Amino acid sequence: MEQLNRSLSKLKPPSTIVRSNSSSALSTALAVAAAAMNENENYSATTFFGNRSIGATTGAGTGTGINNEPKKDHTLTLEMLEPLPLKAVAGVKRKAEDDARVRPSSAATVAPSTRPATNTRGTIATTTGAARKPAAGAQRQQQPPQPAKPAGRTPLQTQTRMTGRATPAARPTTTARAPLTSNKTTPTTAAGRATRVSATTAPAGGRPRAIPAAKSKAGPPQPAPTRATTRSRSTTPAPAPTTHLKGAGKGVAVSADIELPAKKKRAAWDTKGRLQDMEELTGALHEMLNKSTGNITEITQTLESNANKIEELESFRLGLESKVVGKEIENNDMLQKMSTVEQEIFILNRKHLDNMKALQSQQAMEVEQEKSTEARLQQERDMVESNLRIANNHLEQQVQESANLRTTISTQSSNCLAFETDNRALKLKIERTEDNIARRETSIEELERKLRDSEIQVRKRQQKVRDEESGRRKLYGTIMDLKGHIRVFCRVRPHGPSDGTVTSIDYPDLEGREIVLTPAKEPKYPFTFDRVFAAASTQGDLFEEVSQMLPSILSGGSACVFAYGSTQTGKSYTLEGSSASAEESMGLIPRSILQIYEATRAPGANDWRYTLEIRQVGIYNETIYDLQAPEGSPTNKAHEIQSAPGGGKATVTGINMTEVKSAVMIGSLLSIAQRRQADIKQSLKDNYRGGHSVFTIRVTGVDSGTGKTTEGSLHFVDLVASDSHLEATKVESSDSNDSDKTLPGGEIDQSLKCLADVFLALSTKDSQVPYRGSKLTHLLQSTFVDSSNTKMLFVVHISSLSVHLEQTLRSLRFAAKVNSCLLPLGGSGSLQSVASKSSLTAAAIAASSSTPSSSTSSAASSVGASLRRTKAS
Ligand SMILES: Nc1ncnc2c1ncn2[C@@H]1O[C@H](COP(=O)(O)OP(=O)(O)OP(=O)(O)O)[C@@H](O)[C@H]1O
Repeated sequence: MEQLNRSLSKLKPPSTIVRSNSSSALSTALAVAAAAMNENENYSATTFFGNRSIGATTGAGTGTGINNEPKKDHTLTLEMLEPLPLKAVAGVKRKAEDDARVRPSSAATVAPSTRPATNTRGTIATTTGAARKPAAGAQRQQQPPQPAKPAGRTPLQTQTRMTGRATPAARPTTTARAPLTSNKTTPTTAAGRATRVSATTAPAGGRPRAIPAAKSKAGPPQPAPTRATTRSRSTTPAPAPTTHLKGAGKGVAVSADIELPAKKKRAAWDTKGRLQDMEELTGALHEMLNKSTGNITEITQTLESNANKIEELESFRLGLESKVVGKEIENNDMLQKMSTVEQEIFILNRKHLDNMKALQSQQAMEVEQEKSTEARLQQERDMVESNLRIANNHLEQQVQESANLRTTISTQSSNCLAFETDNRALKLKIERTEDNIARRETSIEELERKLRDSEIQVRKRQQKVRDEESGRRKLYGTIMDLKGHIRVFCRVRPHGPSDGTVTSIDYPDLEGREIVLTPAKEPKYPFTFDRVFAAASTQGDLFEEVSQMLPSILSGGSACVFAYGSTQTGKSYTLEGSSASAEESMGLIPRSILQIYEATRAPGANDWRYTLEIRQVGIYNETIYDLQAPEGSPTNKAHEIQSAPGGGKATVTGINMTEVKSAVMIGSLLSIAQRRQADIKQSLKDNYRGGHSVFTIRVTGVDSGTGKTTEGSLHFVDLVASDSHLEATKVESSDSNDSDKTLPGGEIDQSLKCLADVFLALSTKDSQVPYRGSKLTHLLQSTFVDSSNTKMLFVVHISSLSVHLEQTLRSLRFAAKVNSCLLPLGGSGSLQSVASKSSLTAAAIAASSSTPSSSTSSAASSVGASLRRTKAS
């Protein structure tokens, strides 16, 4: 069914043929065609069974349809392919008739007046029988069919369905075929076809003439608009003479208008009457026959002329059909082209979509770029606006300045006049001044000449000063040698009033070598040293003495500075300085390093290249610690001293020298040592008894020209007098009031005693110098061994507080003993005799070191002083 609908909807050529063996399909086709007639199309549908037309439906639309568009004509031919049962045929026929009845577009609803005058076929087709008749005939159609008996007449038993067409008659159409209308058993031809009767316009009284089926099968197109072709299948023989044949309108009118007189029925015995009636009837029949013969003749002529026309029309129709075929071929070509074009359109659409996608993505990218460009432009615009604002501000400022300048200019213009007046006066002055200058230039030249003479004299005097300085240095060296290789200084720590009672200290001599302690209610304690630094002395004052030793370090000599004293007397302050960054508080160590560092990098160093290295070790409980070890290193690492054979320079295992590459390293090196000392103190806890530290600076020089090398070293030794020693001294002093018996206790005091023994052994030229008596003397052995090339400075630090008096006296006495020692000069035996004259023995030193009496102390001092005097002489 759907396929059928598609066929109908697709196939819109004027002629459509549907072949099927299904009666319902054909019925549906008729229904579809009927529905289409309501629209803009006209359909004429004919159903064939074999060669038989079994039903026809005609849609005869008006000239215009929906939207006043002209209706298109279609002809639908339905053919039953298989033999159709008679019942089915009847069903198809009834369906077609029903459709025709129900369809409002049937000819009955279309007034003939609305049709073009040329179109009479539709009218004929839809009003078969009735339409051919005048109005009376139409009325008769609405009445039930009249039985033939009462009227004595039988209407022509032909039912014809004509094809109604809205097109001009010249348009080719299929021939309408008369359906099988008779349900009576009628004789048929041998081929089963009824005789086709073509009723056409005929003069009144004409009778229908049977024409050959072959001629009427293909109904020719009706060129004349008023012509109507009726093909009917005659199912009955010729009608009885009483039959009325009437055409409709201008159509066929076959009629025999002969009325038989009504006679009263005669009695059976009235034979004569009855015979008379028979004769009258015969005469009437003859008359009718004659008239009918004339009519037949006319009809025959008319049929013949119509047959000729039909033949012409047939040929015309064949021509049109060939055109139709040609048009169909063209149509198929066009359809093929259309499908090709549709494919191309599809491909183009796809390409168009691809292009659109590409364009959209490109457009999106361009939009993104536009956005970024816009953002950048916005930024630039903001920047430009800010610049503009700044420029405006500047402009306003400049406008303001300009106004100010104008004011200034006007002010200065008035001033200018005054200046010009002054200027003239000044010019006069200048002229006078120039005269003066000329005179003065003359005198300047004279002065310059005198100056040059003076400079020559100054240079001569400077040379003389340098010569004298050189001589002074030589003398100083000689004095240093004469002074001995060990000098003893005393430094007094300053105290404020809040620190406590201070012992009165006097410095009686002008040379600054004597110090006298005067405690309350006690005798005076005078001491003499190489130099005494009062409480008001500065770090710079002390460094003056040290700095004189440094040149010998660069040339390969050695020096050792001992800072001795009880706790809190300022040893660290002297050696390292205070934590304050003030330059004047810098200690001897940083000052020495700085000076050596600068000296080794001075341009005058010529070909000598120096390396400056340091090492700092601590000696606690006769154990050596690396005070420059990195932070976090174990504090219990064992280090041993290894001396080169013959008392060479000692090295400490596991401790390397650190090269000083810049002056700024010095501060950090010292702070590292301080932290390290605190760590060691914490790790030793109760076993901590104080300790000594030795800071060594090694200066290695290489003469790149000669390859000669030197190695000098400078040691700074922080010697601590232990508090236990002080406490022991106190106790023993209180018990026995004889502090001479008090000896230094513990390892610290042992090392101090050992140091004193070394000094004594050296001064007495004892062959057995107890270097290995302590780690300290062992470490400094090379310094003592090469005493001829070594300078020593022993600085005793004391506190002026009364509470520290005893310890102060003890320290002063120990320093006095050291001061009394004379280290032997290399190659010089001059002091040997002096030393022996001193009659100092180790026992004497030990005894004197613990003797607090002022007489002993002053004796020791006087011995030292006499020795120095001896040296000086
Ligand atoms: N000449 C001085 N001028 C100013 N302040 C000083 C002087 N000498 C010492 N001091 C101050 O005295 C305090 C103790 O000095 P320092 O620590 O040097 O003593 P110490 O002998 O090294 O002590 P310890 O043996 O316990 O280490 C420090 O605060 C230091 O600044």
